[in-house]
Amino acid sequence: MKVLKVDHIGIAVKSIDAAKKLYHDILGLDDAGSETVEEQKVTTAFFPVGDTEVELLESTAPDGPVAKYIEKRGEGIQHIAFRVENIEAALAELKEKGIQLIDEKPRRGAGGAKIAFLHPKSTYGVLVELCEREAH
Ligand SMILES: C[C@@H](C(=O)O)C(=O)SCCNC(=O)CCNC(=O)[C@H](O)C(C)(C)COP(=O)(O)OP(=O)(O)OC[C@H]1O[C@@H](n2cnc3c(N)ncnc32)[C@H](O)[C@@H]1OP(=O)(O)O
Ligand SMILES: [Co+2]
Repeated sequence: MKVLKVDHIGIAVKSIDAAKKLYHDILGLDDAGSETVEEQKVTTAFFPVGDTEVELLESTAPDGPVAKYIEKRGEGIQHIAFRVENIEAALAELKEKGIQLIDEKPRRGAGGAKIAFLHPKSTYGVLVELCEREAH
């Protein structure tokens, strides 16, 4: 498998509107737009930074992964996303090598990407997202 870049860093926040005051107004990052991904129970907001992006994540439901993360650990970095060339091939290889997959098959992420998560127990305590998308 081949990791092409850090696609984005996912930061769990209670309020995207509030967090934008830092990331957009103060740090001056461009706001590349928001989207709700129902399957993940999140609203996302992307801020490009160099060759990668910050993804702010606000939960849409109290039982969603981002709400649970904030409840247990407070706001903070919830995941890191690696862009891969071929997500199906990457998942097959990781599974074969004994890495615990949360998603055996890709799901639909923000911006139409194909995404899948690896369990933090298998990845030194960091929730890892793999994603495949058209280059940008
Ligand atoms: C829209 C999309 C996109 O980019 O396009 C997104 O990003 S969606 C982004 C949001 N979606 C997701 O996160 C989907 C994948 N996430 C999940 O399936 C879940 O959040 C899990 C990662 C499996 C955690 O589930 P749950 O909260 O039930 O945790 P659990 O209590 O079973 O936790 C098992 C162990 O993992 C740890 N743990 C839980 N969440 C963690 C995280 N984000 N980073 C690092 N460690 C984490 C717990 O502390 C615990 O460790 P100890 O046992 O040592 O206490
Ligand atoms: Co993400």
